[in-house]
Amino acid sequence: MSSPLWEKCLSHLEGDLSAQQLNTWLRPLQAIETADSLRLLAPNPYVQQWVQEQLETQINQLLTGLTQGEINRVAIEVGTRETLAAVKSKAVPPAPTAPTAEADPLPAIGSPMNPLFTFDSFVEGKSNQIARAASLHVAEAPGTSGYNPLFLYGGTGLGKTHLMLAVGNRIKRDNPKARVIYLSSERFVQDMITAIRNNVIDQFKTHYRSADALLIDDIQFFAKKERSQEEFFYTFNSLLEGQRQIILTCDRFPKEVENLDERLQSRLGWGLTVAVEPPELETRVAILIKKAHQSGVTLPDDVAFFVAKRIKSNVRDLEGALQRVMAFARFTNQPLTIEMTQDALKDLLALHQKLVTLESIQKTTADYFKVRVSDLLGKKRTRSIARPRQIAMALAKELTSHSLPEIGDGFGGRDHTTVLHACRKVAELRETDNRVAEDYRNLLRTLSS
Ligand SMILES: Nc1ncnc2c1ncn2[C@@H]1O[C@H](COP(=O)(O)OP(=O)(O)OP(=O)(O)O)[C@@H](O)[C@H]1O
Repeated sequence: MSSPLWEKCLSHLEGDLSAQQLNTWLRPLQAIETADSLRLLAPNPYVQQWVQEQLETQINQLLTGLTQGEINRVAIEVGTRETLAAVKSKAVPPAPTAPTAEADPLPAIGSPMNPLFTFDSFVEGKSNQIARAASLHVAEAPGTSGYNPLFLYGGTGLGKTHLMLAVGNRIKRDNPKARVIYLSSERFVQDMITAIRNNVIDQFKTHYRSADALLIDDIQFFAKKERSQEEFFYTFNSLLEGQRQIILTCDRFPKEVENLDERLQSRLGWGLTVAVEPPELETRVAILIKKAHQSGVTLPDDVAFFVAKRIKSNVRDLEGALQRVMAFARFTNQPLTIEMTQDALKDLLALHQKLVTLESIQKTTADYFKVRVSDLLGKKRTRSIARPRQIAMALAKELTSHSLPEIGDGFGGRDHTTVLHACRKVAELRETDNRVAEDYRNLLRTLSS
């Protein structure tokens, strides 16, 4: 029993979706069509949620158009024709249209994975090279690559989720039957609480422990959730023992997550822990050009450089700025030039420039290293003062548009060669000394947020 109306909708949707999306999300749906309704039955809440979030509005519009308004809403439910028939034959009321948190004793099963987060859409640069290579390696041999768990950490908006989902999407592409579960640690905690409340903790355990790959975002939210950590710890062990892949993201290094169980911390160290750093200028430019291209826009190099030089905080902010520039150009019907970009980003640029001044860098660095600003500007050469001073100068070079002589002036009238030396020294130490790399990253994050 097929639905001609749904077949027509599908042929319209086909043009907008990749073959993989069609196979993953739409082909498993069963359609039930009557004179005045269309119901789509999803095999599980995961597919239901994805279709509702990504396509419901579009399907409703298609239906309205195809039926001249006779049908204008689709119902997306969980179930199969067989289960519906069974329900009917027993003359019990039909299943509710969607399992609500109250009615459904089983916790939800992960969040939909954004299908656009792939390796192809990820721009590689020095800041993310190792993280990308490790992720690719894991995607090609999940569970057996030796990088298990893979722990990606770094500041907000730098592409950790993108990389993690690139792995998840690749695993699903190569093996559509693989059970890849993706969710945030907050969601894990909530699901666990729901499971305990509804007395289905065993199903909860079985569910997570049967994953081929478990991807958990933002594990810093596990802090202080002792019971959840314990449950996660057992899930974690059971998956590792079964050679299933685990990928975790976090906004900081595992040892810096306060109140994270020590056993868990030490297990995290069994795999590979890699940082995703803020992208350098060239990568920011490449990201802008690629994202614009994905939207069908050719971004001139000078405009890309103009934006990338000014928005340094993170990729999410960079994307936000690009969206604004493209929308401004479209609505005002202007070509993409630097003048137009300046106009489109006026308030945003003012905000970014205001945030990072030599003074704010000096104050933040002094606070971080527990020294005085006057020490950073003064003549003392002891290591405990000289190193923070060098780091502050390197940050000033990276985060402001001041020249080397201007930075030297701002640091107690130093020569520009001293600033240059500081920048080189810090760049070298960031490669060889984890502590310095970590300090620099933390400061960059604080100053850019
Ligand atoms: N190297 C990159 N190439 C292309 N897009 C990128 C890159 N890095 C980040 N992005 C994009 O930036 C946005 C933010 O990335 P993402 O959500 O992965 O950040 P995150 O590090 O997980 O941040 P948070 O910790 O706040 O969740 C996404 O749209 C992502 O596609």
